[in-house]
Amino acid sequence: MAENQNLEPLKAPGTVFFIFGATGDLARRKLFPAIYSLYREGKLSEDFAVIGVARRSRTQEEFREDVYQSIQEFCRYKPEQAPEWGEFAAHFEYKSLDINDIDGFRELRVQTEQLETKFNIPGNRLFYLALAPELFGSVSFNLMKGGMLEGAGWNRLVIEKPFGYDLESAAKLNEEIRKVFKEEEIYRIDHYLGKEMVQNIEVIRFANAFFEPLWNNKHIANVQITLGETVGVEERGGYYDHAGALRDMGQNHMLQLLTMIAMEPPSRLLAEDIRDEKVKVLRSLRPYATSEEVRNNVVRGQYTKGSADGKELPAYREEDKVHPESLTETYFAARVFVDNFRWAGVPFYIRTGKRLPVKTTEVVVEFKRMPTNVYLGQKHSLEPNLLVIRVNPMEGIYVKINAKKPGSESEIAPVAMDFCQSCIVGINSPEAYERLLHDAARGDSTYFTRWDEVASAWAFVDRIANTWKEEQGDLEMYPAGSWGPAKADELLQEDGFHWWPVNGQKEDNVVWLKGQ
Ligand SMILES: NC(=O)C1=CN([C@@H]2O[C@H](COP(=O)(O)OP(=O)(O)OC[C@H]3O[C@@H](n4cnc5c(N)ncnc54)[C@H](OP(=O)(O)O)[C@@H]3O)[C@@H](O)[C@H]2O)C=CC1
Ligand SMILES: O=C1O[C@H](COP(=O)(O)O)[C@@H](O)[C@H](O)[C@H]1O
Repeated sequence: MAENQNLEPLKAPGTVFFIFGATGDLARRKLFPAIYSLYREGKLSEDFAVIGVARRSRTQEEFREDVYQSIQEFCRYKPEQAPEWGEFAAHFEYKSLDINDIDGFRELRVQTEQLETKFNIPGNRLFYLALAPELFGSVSFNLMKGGMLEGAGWNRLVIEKPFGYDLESAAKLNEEIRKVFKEEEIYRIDHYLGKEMVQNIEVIRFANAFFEPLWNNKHIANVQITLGETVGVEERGGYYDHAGALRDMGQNHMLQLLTMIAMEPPSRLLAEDIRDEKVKVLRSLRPYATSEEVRNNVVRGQYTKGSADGKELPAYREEDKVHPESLTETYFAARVFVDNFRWAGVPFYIRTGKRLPVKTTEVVVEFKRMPTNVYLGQKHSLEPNLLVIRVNPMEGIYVKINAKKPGSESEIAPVAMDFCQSCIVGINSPEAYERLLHDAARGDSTYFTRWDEVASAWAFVDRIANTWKEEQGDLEMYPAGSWGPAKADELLQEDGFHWWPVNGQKEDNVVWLKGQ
């Protein structure tokens, strides 16, 4: 049922969606709601089915009730009072199965074929592994052994992060999966690539005549990428204490954002052309050659006790399932260089942390200053122009320019021209998982990471992680609710820059012009 009859959504073809890990957190918070939103927006074929798979026992009714509750709680469309709920829920079935149990997969095959007949589905099967990565290899193998890949249509494997712990483990994992699935059948999720504004970076860059000519080291002084989180590790202390911020956010989301900013314009907007350009950026990252270079360019931190909004916050080491003497970083910042003609000499400063003062993902492109200041004697020196891309939770862009202060004789003030996409009434951006599930079902792998991207990102990150493993003395402590270690500010100060305020920290001297 299309929510807006004027839109003609690109429908996914008839597909059976298998959610392995159907009783887990990701399925509940993201995947079932994404499927329902796609249904409500008319982006699913009427000929679809969803089979939830996990070990726990569930009757079909109990499973459908779980799905209902998850959608009610987490979806942007609510099923209560929706007349089509019963019709939608009838497409859901559950199969209790341990992924090591090959007989279970044979039973799953029978159940699948029955559903394909019942809903007239042409044999397309999408296997979403919302499971611990250690299980990916076994699931792939048992899908093949159990005859699950012998349907009449296509097979696609969608896998979650983390994709490995380092390059070596990622390569091993990839090898196991590739024994069963071809690269073009594998859709590696990086949910940041499903975010509306991350995809918009491409459009802002390649559809605007006044950005692209300036998008290089002649005009850009530096780029700052911030992925700030207010949350701690929540219930994921066990996983996080093993991973840390560099692996959890750096290897994937941060480097992916950097590639979107730095890549060359592809000649065609096809998945492989875009991914080719992105991987070139990853291969151009200047590797830190020595541990001294790591120390000079990368800062790591861990949060201690602190407070935010008047609430006391515990130290990382006091969090559930975290080692009481843990040396895992909950924050890192780095100065990164992309060694190619376009970006030679331009520092990219990236930072991410848990328990920072605001939840925000933001990219600031700072342009070089004017060659000379003819307005000497002004109260404020001329500020550099900024292009700020707000990814999340605010969506939009703003451009900071210098203009005559309205009403003044000749005073110059920075003016922010603000296009706040998320402020527009009626815009209800799809969740990243909606977009990505829809793309996977339509066979569009543009916003999924290809193996060579994953491998190049690990190669870069491994050098940092290996140095950190050998030398543990540089872990900086920062109070929960603060902006992280002061050393991260020094990274920029050394180059004559500073972090620009991000969402939630407004600059006093800036005049804001709001637009839509
Ligand atoms: N939660 C999130 O927001 C995010 C999660 N991820 C990744 O997604 C994956 C899943 O995460 P999450 O949902 O949080 O994890 P959970 O621990 O909540 O869920 C794991 C799921 O796997 C099932 N499972 C475990 N072992 C088996 C088995 N042997 N056979 C069949 N099913 C099994 C569990 O069901 P049962 O116990 O019933 O068998 C459960 O449904 C992980 O790789 C995680 O890193 C990535 C990004 C965000
Ligand atoms: O992948 C992850 O991302 C989330 C942050 O995602 P966002 O969409 O809310 O910005 C992070 O909390 C988590 O640790 C990490 O695994």
